[in-house]
Amino acid sequence: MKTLIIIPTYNEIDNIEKLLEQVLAKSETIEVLVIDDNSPDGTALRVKFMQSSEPRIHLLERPGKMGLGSAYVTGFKYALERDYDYIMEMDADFSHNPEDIPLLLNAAKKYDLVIGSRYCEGVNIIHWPIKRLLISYFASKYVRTITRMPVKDPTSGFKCFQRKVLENIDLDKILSDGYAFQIEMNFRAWVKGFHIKEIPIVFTERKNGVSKMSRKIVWEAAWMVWRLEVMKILGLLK
Ligand SMILES: Nc1nc2c(ncn2[C@@H]2O[C@H](COP(=O)(O)OP(=O)(O)O[C@H]3O[C@H](CO)[C@@H](O)[C@H](O)[C@@H]3O)[C@@H](O)[C@H]2O)c(=O)[nH]1
Repeated sequence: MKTLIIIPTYNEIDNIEKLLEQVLAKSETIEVLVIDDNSPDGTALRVKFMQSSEPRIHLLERPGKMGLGSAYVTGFKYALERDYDYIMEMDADFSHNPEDIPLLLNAAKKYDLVIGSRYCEGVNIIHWPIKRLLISYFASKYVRTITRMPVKDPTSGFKCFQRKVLENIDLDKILSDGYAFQIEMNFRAWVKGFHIKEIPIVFTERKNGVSKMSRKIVWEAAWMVWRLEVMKILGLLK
């Protein structure tokens, strides 16, 4: 069963090489697609260097920082044009532990969408500032309260889709670009009746590089939830 792990990057030169090595070591059936937005630190060059000795590394370069959501949409389309059975999302900065990849893949044999969840067994986050933790935790509660979607960590960026989920979502209609993108993908999958499973992971704050979180990203998520809920009521997400 072929798996594509999509890894969006913006200034991840201190992480990408080690991460790709560890991810690819998990299984021969795993390939990775790095989507780099012209990182000024030369992340793409480092990936190209690795590509010369590792055919399982793929790279798409975009001209500038165009956002996390559109990077994933580009990656999903790439996967659907090829023969991947499972498509995963993963950060480049070791917030997501490569050791957890087999756990997600294993669960994806039974469930349509598997989410590596920070909140399904208590709170499993290491080294986040308390402010960031509170925003993330209460944002998750907010999403759940408004949408009634049974997901405790709707903004998690570590997940695995069975191919059929992505085939059934109109990727050209995705509205969001920041962390709201994660909520939107889960919501669209859930509204279409796909089975979602959360499995516990530990999220560790990055040691190298910086988060790209901004106020704009938080606000986008706050209003997107209402927009999606209204679209669901109007039957626009079926
Ligand atoms: N290509 C591209 N990549 C990007 C962009 N913005 C961020 N990335 C990449 O996307 C990944 C996650 O970005 P971070 O900025 O490190 O995310 P974070 O603040 O740690 O946020 C984490 O928690 C969020 C919700 O609480 C998650 O939604 C998110 O995926 C991530 O796990 C990293 O690999 C980063 O390089 C962009 O505009 N373009």
